[in-house]
Parts: sequence; C-alpha cells; structure tokens
Amino acid sequence: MKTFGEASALIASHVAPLEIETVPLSAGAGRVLAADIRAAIPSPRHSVSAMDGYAVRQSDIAGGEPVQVAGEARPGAPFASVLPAGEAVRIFTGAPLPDGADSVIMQEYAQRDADTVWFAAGFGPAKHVRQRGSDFEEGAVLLRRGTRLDAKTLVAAAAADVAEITVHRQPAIAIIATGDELAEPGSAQLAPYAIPDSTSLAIASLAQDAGACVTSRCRGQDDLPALERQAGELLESADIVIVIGGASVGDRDFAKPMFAPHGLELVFDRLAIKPGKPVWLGRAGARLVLGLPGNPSSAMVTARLFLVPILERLQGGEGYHAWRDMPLATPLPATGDRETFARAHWGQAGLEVLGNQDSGVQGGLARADWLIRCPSSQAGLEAGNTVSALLF
Ligand SMILES: Nc1nc2c(c(=O)[nH]1)N[C@H]1C(S)=C(S)[C@@H](COP(=O)(O)OP(=O)(O)OC[C@H]3O[C@@H](n4cnc5c(N)ncnc54)[C@H](O)[C@@H]3O)O[C@H]1N2
Ligand code: MOO
Repeated sequence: MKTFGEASALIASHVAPLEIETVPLSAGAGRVLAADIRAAIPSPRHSVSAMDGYAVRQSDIAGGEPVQVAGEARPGAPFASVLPAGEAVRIFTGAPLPDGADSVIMQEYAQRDADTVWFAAGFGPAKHVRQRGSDFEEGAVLLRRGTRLDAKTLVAAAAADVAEITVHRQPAIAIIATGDELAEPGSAQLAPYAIPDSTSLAIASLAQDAGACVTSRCRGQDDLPALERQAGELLESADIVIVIGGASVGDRDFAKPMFAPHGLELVFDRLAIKPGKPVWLGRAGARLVLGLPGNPSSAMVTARLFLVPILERLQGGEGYHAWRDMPLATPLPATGDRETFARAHWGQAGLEVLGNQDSGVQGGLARADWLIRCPSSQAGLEAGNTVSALLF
C-alpha cells in the first residue's frame, strides 16, 4: 500500500491547473488569481483628511484667534483653489487636502460663527492627513498570482481599480453516492433498513468551499450496468467525479468497475492510512475520478486530505497541506501499522482528541475541527506534547 506522502506526491504530478479565463471582478469571490493584480491608481489617490474639521497651514494658526473660513472641501469635491495664508477650509473625512494646507484640526476643537472659526488650544500636533500613496502606490502589486479572492483580498482588488481579473477556470465537480441503502435525508425513516445519504451534501459543500462548482449530485444503486451509465453521464459534465462508497473489496463494491468501460486508469488505490484505507484516485480520459470510502468519517477525512489539494491544484495553487504544530490537551492513543489522522477539537488548553475515532462516526464530526497527523507505530502521547495538525 502507498503512504499518504506518496499519494500526495502523485496528486502533485498528475493534477495540472485548468485553463485561464477573464471574469468581471464582481464575479471574483472565491476564484484563484492567475495573474498578479497591480494598482491602477494610488491609495489614497490624493492626500486627504482623516477627520471632519478644518484644513489649515499649522504654522499659521495660534489657538484662540479668529480665522476666516475660505470654503469647503468634500470627498469627490475639493476646494477649488489654494488655501489663502492664515485662513482655514472646512473639510470632511476623505476630502482632498487643499493645496497650501498641511494639517486638519478636528471640529471638536473648533467653534464656528458664520465664516469665522476659533480653534481651542491643544488641537495639535497631530496632522490628521493621509498622504497620497501611503497605503499603496500606483503600479504596486497588491495581490499575487495564486491568491484566492476572499472578503479581505476583494477589498484590495477593488481598491486597485480593476474591472476584470484573470483566474483559473473553476473546477466542475460531479458527485455520486453509491449504495442500495442510501436515501434522501428526511426519507430514510420511511423504510426499515434505509439510511440517510449523509455525505454527498457534505462533500458538495466542502468542494464549493474549496472553489469548485458542483454540476451534479446523485445517488446510485448497487447495479453495475446502471452505475456504468451514470458514470458516463457524470464524466461528461465535470472535470472531476467523486464516487462515495463501494471502494472496498465487497462483492457489490462497484466504484472502480463502474468507470472501467470509460477507460479508468488508477493513479493510486488503497493507502496505508487510517481512516480512509480504500480511498483511490484515477483518470478517465481528461477527467479525474476520486473514490472516497463509504464510512462517513473516512469520506470526510479523505476529502480533506486529497480532494481539497486536488481542487487547489486545478485552480493554480500548490495544494500543500498547512500543517501546524499544536499542543495536545488530552492523551493521544498509540497508532497501529497505518499513518493515522485523529479527529480533534480545539479547546481552551489545546487539541482535545475526540473519544470515538470510528470511521462510521457522523454525529461526532460536528465537533471535529482539526486532524492530528500521527505516524504509524507511534507510542501513545500524553497531554502537553506537540503534534502536527491540519484544519479540518
Ligand atoms: N474485508 C474488508 N472489508 C472492509 C475493508 C477491508 O479492507 N477489507 N475496508 C474497510 C474500510 S477501511 C472501509 S472505510 C469500508 C469502506 O468501504 P466502501 O467504500 O466500500 O463503503 P460501503 O461499503 O459502500 O459503505 C460503508 C459504510 O458506509 C455507509 N455509507 C456509504 N455511503 C454513505 C453515504 N453517502 N452516507 C452515509 N453513509 C454511507 C454504508 O452504509 C456502510 O455502512 O470498508 C471496510 N470493509
Ligand atoms: O479506514 Mo476505513 O476508512 O476504517 O474506515
């Protein structure tokens, strides 16, 4: 059996980025940049006031003297001429500083009567001016190729004043959950041996969070000819097909056979990991096929370990796992002959290893937010030890 590391290396060598396209920035959330974003204008674009108050030349102003108000500056509507010596301009936050002014006195220090203003002592020395280009200069690289656009990076992209961005095409993903026992959640209770299909929806959500577009999600009965037909349809609609269940060695485990007539070539099959031993990856023509084990916790762990990096690579990213050294708050059991990924919860004192690590766990997944990577044949660890963990 191959190791987790070997399988990750095979993903890196078999999965190449999808083609590049241009989309409006307004459709950019979640997309991965295929080219740097450079600022078309500086920020701030002009030296602007950081406060509502009065723009002055500081050396002209002594507290307590009457000062003539020469006019007004608003964001988008600057004072039309140079600040006359010894005078002030009414100014609002974000308005361009008039030529000749070097500071802003907050209005809390000002008393106004018609066109005259008096400034109370103690208004300085803060200037309350944001200098042109102090955030970024025109032409500066604000976001690097490979960045996934989220709320914060969208601020930078929009501030760069770009209308369109260059991104990798979104991976299209199709999902099929196999098994005669599976029923739509809410309907399992109608038949005595049915169980809710609890993972196809979850895998779809995980894939969307990782930037994919789910083109179809369905269930399949354990009937090989029917599954072969479904496999053909799914391969037509997606860059990557995920098949949940039927990955093991049972007589009715058809996940791989259903893709055989479509030219399935395996990249890896069965790994020395726990949970998730039956996980497999293959190619069918230009498409990828990822087989996840049916046990719900195994499916979710292997999706995190393999599907997320695949989707990242399809979108031009490196697909590396961001392992972090973290403290254990509870003991970690010894491992057997497979590298083990233990589900844990981040508590006040560190990672709490969840009590039930069975592959069939569903309810307990709600509390699992980290995966601890445990080498095979590792002795049990006490609380306080440092472990390597991945956000789950
Ligand atoms: N003789 C052996 N038996 C098994 C082995 C083995 O090496 N030798 N491996 C075990 C391991 S490890 C796993 S994991 C499971 C995975 O098997 P499959 O991928 O074939 O999964 P199924 O048999 O289809 O289902 C297993 C289990 O999960 C439930 N399931 C399936 N799909 C869903 C779904 N969408 N939502 C909720 N639950 C689902 C299914 O009802 C079964 O209970 O094989 C071991 N066996
Ligand atoms: O390794 Mo399986 O994935 O035990 O459940």
